[in-house]
Amino acid sequence: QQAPPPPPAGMRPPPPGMPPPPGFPPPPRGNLPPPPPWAPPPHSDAPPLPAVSPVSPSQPTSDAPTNNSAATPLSTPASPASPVAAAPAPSPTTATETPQTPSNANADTAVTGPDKPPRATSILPWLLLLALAIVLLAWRASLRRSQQLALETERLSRQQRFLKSAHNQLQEKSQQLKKLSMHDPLTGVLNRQAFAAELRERIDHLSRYSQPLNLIMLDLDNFKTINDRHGHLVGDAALGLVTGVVREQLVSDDLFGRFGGDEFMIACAGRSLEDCATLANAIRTAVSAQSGSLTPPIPTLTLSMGLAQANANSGYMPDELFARADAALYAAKQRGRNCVVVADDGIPAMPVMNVPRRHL
Ligand SMILES: Nc1nc2c(ncn2[C@@H]2O[C@H](COP(=O)(O)OP(=O)(O)OP(=O)(O)O)[C@@H](O)[C@H]2O)c(=O)[nH]1
Repeated sequence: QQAPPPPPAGMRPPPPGMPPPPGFPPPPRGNLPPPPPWAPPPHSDAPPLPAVSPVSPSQPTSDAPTNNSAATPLSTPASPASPVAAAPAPSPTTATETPQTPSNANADTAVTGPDKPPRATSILPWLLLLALAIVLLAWRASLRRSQQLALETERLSRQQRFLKSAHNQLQEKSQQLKKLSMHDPLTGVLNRQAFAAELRERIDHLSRYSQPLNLIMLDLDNFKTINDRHGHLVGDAALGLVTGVVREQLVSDDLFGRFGGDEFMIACAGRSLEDCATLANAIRTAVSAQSGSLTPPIPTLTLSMGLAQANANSGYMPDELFARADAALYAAKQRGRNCVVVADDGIPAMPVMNVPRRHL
């Protein structure tokens, strides 16, 4: 920085706020900030006034030249009214350094000077930075929370899919178990309990409309002999053949079940007794005709059947219907097997008396 010109000989720097005397060199503006817009324009005939020193007015300034030679020339101006005026004038060396200090002194006084506006413009950027940092932190926290929520949603979605799949599998297993519990494992037809439950429901429903329901009891003839002669596997095959033939003859609304051993039951709703007797005979004939298809062929494979009907006259009691059909079956056996007997008022009395009654 270029050294300011020395004051003329015999002249001292002006006190603060006082214009320098004519001929006094203006203080350099080297590092001084440009004057604020509100600052009055400098007089053309006087140098700009230096800023007020941060040194308190009450602070003695007599020793200022030795302690702070940089601020001395501006903060401790010699004044005739001040005791400082008695102080010796600064040496030429001090005077030479004096012009270098106003820049720092002015910078300090710009901050705390009572007659200067506050440095709002220098605080504003920091406030903006602080606000920006707060916004960034909030945004980052929000982003992190969003990511956590997305992960949680994905985890719950996976669990939901897993539970839905498990639920479907359980439902499937439940259906399989229900089917197993209702059907005969060998032939696949309804077992006795399922058939009886369904028969009771149908009888109850048909009784409201006075509609008939026919029940056929069928039994393989001399099945024990077939088993003994050909083995139980062949006997099983014979049971399968009978089951297939019956299924072919039935309509979808008919019920078919295995009572146990070599005994089966068929329930037909909405048909006359005669139609059902025709159906039973068709089944019997078909089994005889197909018995040669077994391995080995079993030409002795025949069926005996008993048929009974529940209607408005006979009443709609499942056990009584079953007993009459069973008695008719017994009568068919008594008549030489391989035949169908229809229960009527005369038939049930005798077989039921001789055969222990079985119930659905
Ligand atoms: N192969 C096989 N045999 C069975 C099964 N269930 C029962 N049986 C046999 O079926 C036979 C049934 O014989 P019964 O009904 O008592 O008499 P039947 O020999 O058929 O003589 P009738 O009925 O008087 O014509 C028995 O020998 C049982 O062991 C089965 O699931 N498979």
